[in-house]
Amino acid sequence: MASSLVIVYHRQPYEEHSEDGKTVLKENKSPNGIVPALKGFIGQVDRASWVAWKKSPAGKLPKFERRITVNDSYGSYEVVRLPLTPEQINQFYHVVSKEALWPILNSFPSLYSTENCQWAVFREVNRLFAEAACAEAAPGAVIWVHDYNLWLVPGMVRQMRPDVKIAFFHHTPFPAPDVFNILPWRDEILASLLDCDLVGFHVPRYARNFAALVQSLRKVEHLVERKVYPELQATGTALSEPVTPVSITVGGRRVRVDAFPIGTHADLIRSTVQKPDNLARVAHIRREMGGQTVIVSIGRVDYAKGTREMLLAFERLLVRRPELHGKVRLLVTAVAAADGMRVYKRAQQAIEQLVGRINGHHGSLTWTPILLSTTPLTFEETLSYYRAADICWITPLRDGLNLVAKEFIAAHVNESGVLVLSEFAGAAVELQDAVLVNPYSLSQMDDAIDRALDMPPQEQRERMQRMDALISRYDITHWTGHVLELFAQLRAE
Ligand SMILES: Nc1ncnc2c1ncn2[C@@H]1O[C@H](COP(=O)(O)OP(=O)(O)O[C@H]2O[C@H](CO)[C@@H](O)[C@H](O)[C@H]2O)[C@@H](O)[C@H]1O
Ligand SMILES: O=P(O)(O)OC[C@H](O)CO
Repeated sequence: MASSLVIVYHRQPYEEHSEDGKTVLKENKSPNGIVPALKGFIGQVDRASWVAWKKSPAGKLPKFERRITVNDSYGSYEVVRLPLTPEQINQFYHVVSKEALWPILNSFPSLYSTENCQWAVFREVNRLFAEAACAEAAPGAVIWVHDYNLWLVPGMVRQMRPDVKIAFFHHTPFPAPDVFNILPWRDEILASLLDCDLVGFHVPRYARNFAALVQSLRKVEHLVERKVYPELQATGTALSEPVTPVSITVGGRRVRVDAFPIGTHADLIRSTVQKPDNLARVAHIRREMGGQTVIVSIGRVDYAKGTREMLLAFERLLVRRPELHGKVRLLVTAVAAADGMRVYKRAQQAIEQLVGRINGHHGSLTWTPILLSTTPLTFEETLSYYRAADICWITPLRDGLNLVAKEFIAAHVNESGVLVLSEFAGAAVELQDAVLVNPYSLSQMDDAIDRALDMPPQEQRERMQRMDALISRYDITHWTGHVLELFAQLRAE
């Protein structure tokens, strides 16, 4: 099919399972924010296709279905699957992406390792994605590449298809040059990104870090910047920026740069959480909690998500305020990451041990302070826990944006509730009415959870209303419109 828009993201929108001899599509076991965002986007666009990988033990199996059509609540779209062997997946994703690139993106250089990396395999897999994207693209199409796993695709596509427009979106933070330049492959990655027509980020800080990287490695002829829109200024917080780059010209070639945070499905969340079944589940959860203050923290296992630091702060709370024993409960999800990554196994073990220690030390036969789930909830269950909670405690050490924060606000439908949010999550530059906190500071984390627990209901409602208005205005539909407008400008050039 010749698509006018080809989305290239390494994960498929759904996982395939075989049930009674039939193939059924299910949500990804390791949930992430990119998949719902791209489903929300692709469902609103005509003639779009999604290129992803699918494991295929020995290259292409005879019955390997390369192309499927997905019809879901978002719309109907084509998914083209690239057959990758387990060895390719391991190197491309588990090793190079997660052991080398992920720690650098999130500014954890002490966790960075290239010990097991085979960059040639990473490059080979990127080439397979580039070839599949070019085969999908109609003349003059837009090929929109997502996330760092596919950093080399733009440069390869530029060689293969000079007629197409190439856009890239970073769902992660983008680090300062002195961290990014640790990567031995920095020049190859940057050369590929400079072959894009548009490079996008969630917030201005990451766009400025990218511009600073270009200036550190290349001779920049023009750098055009503009003032940051008031909604994203957030002066005085860790990620605030007064200006953001609009374009960078290197070697006579101009690359547009954009900083525009993804929105959530605010209307879908509000309507779903208010369905009778979900309201009944919310009532059941509240009954189970027996009038205790409920704190929820939703996420997956990742050292960048700061779950360990949040649990330690909760432990200090129970020591500092013994009057809360039996009166507060922390519900945590830390969904096991995809198999095959040692660093994530260790992170999960640390979380499980910490929960065991805190429950063992502070709990009793009638009260368990922390409930932990390491398996994914359904979308409806997630929304019900957001709504049943009094506080949502989301304090990653680094996070490109964090859609959980926006989902919590949408699920509360303008009622009371408190969002405690890390200043180092991109969403913090939007959600100024959250209780913003520096998760690297123990005392600030302690003060933040105390403020959340002691916040008067009227102040809670006022803050939630302002944040609800913001996430409703800047939702996934708004983001889709913004991106499509940028693509229209690219096509007109
Ligand atoms: N236990 C559970 N059961 C079911 N669903 C669960 C779950 N725990 C989390 N989820 C879901 O997974 C998604 C998590 O999205 P986030 O944006 O918070 O982080 P993630 O790192 O996956 O996303 C990446 O992409 C997004 C979008 O660009 C960026 O916000 C982020 O910084 C970047 O790392 C949410 O939609 C949430 O509902
Ligand atoms: O490990 P993945 O592929 O689920 O992605 C993790 C983050 O969402 C990347 O931004």
